[in-house]
Amino acid sequence: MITVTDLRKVYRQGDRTVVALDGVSLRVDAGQIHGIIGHSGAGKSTLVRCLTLLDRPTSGSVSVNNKELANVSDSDLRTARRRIGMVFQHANLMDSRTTAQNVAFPLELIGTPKAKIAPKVSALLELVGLTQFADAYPAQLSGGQRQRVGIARALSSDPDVLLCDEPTSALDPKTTDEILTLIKSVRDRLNLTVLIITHEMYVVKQACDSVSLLEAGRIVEHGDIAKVVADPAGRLSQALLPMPEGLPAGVVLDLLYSGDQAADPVISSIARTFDTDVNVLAGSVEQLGEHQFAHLRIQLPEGSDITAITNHLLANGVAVTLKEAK
Ligand SMILES: Nc1ncnc2c1ncn2[C@@H]1O[C@H](COP(=O)(O)OP(=O)(O)OP(=O)(O)O)[C@@H](O)[C@H]1O
Repeated sequence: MITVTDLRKVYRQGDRTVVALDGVSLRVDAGQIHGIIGHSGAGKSTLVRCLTLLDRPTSGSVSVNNKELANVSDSDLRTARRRIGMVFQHANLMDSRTTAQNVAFPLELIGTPKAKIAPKVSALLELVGLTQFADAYPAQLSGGQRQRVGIARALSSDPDVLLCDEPTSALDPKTTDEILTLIKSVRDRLNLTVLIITHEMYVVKQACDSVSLLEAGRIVEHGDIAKVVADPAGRLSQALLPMPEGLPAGVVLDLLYSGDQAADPVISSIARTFDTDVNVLAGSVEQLGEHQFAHLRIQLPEGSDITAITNHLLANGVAVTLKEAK
């Protein structure tokens, strides 16, 4: 479990101050994958640096399994850092070391006896599916394989938390899926708490149980995927289940529904109950985590009884937004 409480980081540049983190709080339980999504300049890198203790927060606290990290003394920093394993955008491997030697490096640094390093490294390479590449050098590996080495190396110190900073931003779509699948599988096998910092909504869709939207150093929306998606006015919901820009004339409604209702014939129910035509303009059905969501944009004839139709849909668990052309 990782708990971040009221984290602030203020940089001073001459007489100018930059508030990079403005009271960030979050809690991620063991076994959960939490996405932190934000645009450039939102404070993602600063958050990573404060969580990994590369930078001291101005105030606030970070704890892993109820052990405070942010205020440890300099002499205890190295031990404290081991509780959070770090995966980078570019795996940052040492070119002169083989796969096995890269994974062994953090263990060597902390003085692990040689006899213990070899079995540990081979178990980690098996975990990430790289056993047959143990003796390969980074230049002989694909981007995805290098990222697998990076994940194995991050796990070598038996961390409680895996902090992944843009882990797939440099990868193609297929390799992105493979790395996200790997992160989910190591989470399952090791019951890790995982934080993924990303600017890609796709990563949140594919891998995360919960998400926070970081903007100008603040978390402006957060929650389980099912909760944030269910709020059609929310920015995360709109980004996770986007609708096309621009609206045609007429009565246009966006419908959002989840779970069991996703299989229900919502459209035919409107057509039957109100004896009306329903034109489907756009829509998607997505599996997000354990839940299925449908987002539909429909057009109804001019003069339709919007209030009655909306009430009918709401009574059936469908969130309705009346869209008006701007
Ligand atoms: N060392 C620093 N000194 C002064 N200001 C800084 C420093 N590091 C970051 N900032 C400022 O803090 C804010 C957040 O920056 P940060 O790099 O954390 O954002 P980010 O979300 O990681 O962006 P990107 O995705 O582009 O890396 C920005 O306004 C940035 O200019």
